[in-house]
Amino acid sequence: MTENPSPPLWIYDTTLRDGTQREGLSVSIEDKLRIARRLDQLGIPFIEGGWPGANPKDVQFFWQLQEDPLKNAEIVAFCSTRRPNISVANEPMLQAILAAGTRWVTIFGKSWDLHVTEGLKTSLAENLAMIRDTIEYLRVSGRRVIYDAEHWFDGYKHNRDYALKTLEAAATAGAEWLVLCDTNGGTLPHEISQIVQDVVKANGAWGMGHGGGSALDGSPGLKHLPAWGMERISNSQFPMPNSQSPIPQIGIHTHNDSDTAVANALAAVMAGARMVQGTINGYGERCGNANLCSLIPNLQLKLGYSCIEEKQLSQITEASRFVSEVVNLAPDEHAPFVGRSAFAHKGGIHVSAVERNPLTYEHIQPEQIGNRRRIVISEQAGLSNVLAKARSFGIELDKQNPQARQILQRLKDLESEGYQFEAAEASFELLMREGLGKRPLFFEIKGFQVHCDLVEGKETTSALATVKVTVNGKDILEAAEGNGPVAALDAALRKALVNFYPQIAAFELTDYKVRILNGHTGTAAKTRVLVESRNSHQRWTTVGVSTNILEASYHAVVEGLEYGLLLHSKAEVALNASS
Ligand SMILES: CC(=O)SCCNC(=O)CCNC(=O)[C@H](O)C(C)(C)COP(=O)(O)OP(=O)(O)OC[C@H]1O[C@@H](n2cnc3c(N)ncnc32)[C@H](O)[C@@H]1OP(=O)(O)O
Ligand SMILES: CC(=O)C(=O)O
Repeated sequence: MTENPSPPLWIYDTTLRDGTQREGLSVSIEDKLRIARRLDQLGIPFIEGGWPGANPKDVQFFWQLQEDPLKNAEIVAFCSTRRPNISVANEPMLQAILAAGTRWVTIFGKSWDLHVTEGLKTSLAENLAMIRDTIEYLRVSGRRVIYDAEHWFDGYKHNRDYALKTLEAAATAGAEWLVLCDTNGGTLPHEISQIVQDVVKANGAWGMGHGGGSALDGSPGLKHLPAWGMERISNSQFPMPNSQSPIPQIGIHTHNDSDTAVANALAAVMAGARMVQGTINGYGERCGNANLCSLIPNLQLKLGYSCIEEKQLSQITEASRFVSEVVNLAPDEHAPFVGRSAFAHKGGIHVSAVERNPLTYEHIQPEQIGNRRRIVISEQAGLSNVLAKARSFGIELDKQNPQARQILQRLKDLESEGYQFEAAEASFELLMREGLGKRPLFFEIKGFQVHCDLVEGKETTSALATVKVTVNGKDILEAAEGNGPVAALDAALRKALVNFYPQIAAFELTDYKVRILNGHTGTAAKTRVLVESRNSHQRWTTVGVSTNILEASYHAVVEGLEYGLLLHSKAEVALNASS
């Protein structure tokens, strides 16, 4: 953390616009509203909501926010400049962006001469006029303007002078922010750094935006604006650091095609950019945009910028998971900062050191961003992993206790046979309790049989399982049917046990995963089965391994029921202790 905080930095979220350009991501209006309100709570100052006029959903989204606005954030509508050879007044897209009723609008325009002549099929002069006319029109209409310079870095590399003219056109027309976009995501951090520094210098030299005139093309700038337009602009309450300044500020918008979007945005900030655009979880066109869940912690915790409040920063992990839930994409478990594994320690050497001082293997404190440290148990473990896990299970275990090393050895032996405990911590707790003589005996299985019926021509297979179980010295024989052998076995076991343990009625088998471990040995291959179970408030996973898939499933299912009973008895003990 730096001693003297740097100047303010503005975060601009484009999850609802560029984020939705990701293949496979689609959101309803309700989803967009939920995300916008969550980002508002997170303290993001600018939230780009979409492109009104591009589709009915985005039009309605802005209407709904007019009815029930966000609490703090500025919702921003996005659009392109007017098309070539058409007047701003006749451009329906600009009428739509005005109808969105936002105080701020973002306009993107072309910086790269190739795009002007090949993409837009127009002249370089007309492109400058498109940028200028559009921004002036929006300013006259009372809007504050952010200008996104599309393909800025590629344009700059091919024709620096022309690229700078496009920015100057935007600045002199009244844009308050000039956002440099690495649209194709091909630029590397050292280039970003040099180019942003050059623009910051050129921007200072122009010094004529917001009512000045253009030295390059002699446009009148905003001096001719009607008084009502200027009044609405200056009445805006949004506390922009540069709202009274004649010089627009620089922003950055990066894409992740070179896997450097976050690094590029950081390089731009260090070179003078004061607005950072990105998306939650890095969603975006092709390989995505700069990930705000990494950028904000880096900017705030390492570079000392104040982007959102500390309390809000501690909610960023939850916000990341909320957004992935709403857009229906599985969260990236290995995402930096907010991923489930971001602070998971597996290697014994790491765990041993982290237990002594977390700084040894953690770059920040996970709690600062609302994540948490996890110790993973596997064949890579050392004694420290076992002790840490024991603590998390509520078991006192001392390093000097020879049973601790025996448990570690048993863990390593079983993993070499194909078990995997990192995903099945419930089975590991049972194994540890076994080693310590603390595994309660809820029931004993004396035997089981499963019979499957596959009738030619019939669509479904039916299965019948019988189990013999002893509980408290009493033998029970039960049978149950299911649409497969594992379901039938699970049902028969529950039937046998539920009279003794009514809590079993609330257990549910929620997931069943099978992995063939050494497939090249054909039917002699081992099978690993992971079973996920849950009760009304917890989930747990158990594992079974065997050359017989049914036997592997049986072990995992039985341990699933046993662990559920263990959780219940632990909860009862805790309740009795507190009352
Ligand atoms: C870098 C970015 O991410 S920019 C945002 C990109 N996002 C999107 O494209 C999503 C929303 N887009 C859409 O819904 C549609 O593309 C629309 C409604 C905008 C346009 O649809 P259409 O009129 O059918 O045009 P189409 O999509 O085929 O082509 C884009 C048009 O925009 C023009 N255009 C592209 N950039 C600009 C610009 N900066 N200023 C003005 N016009 C532009 C193209 O030249 C082309 O015009 P043409 O059809 O007259 O040749
Ligand atoms: C504007 C934008 O999204 C881009 O240039 O990437």
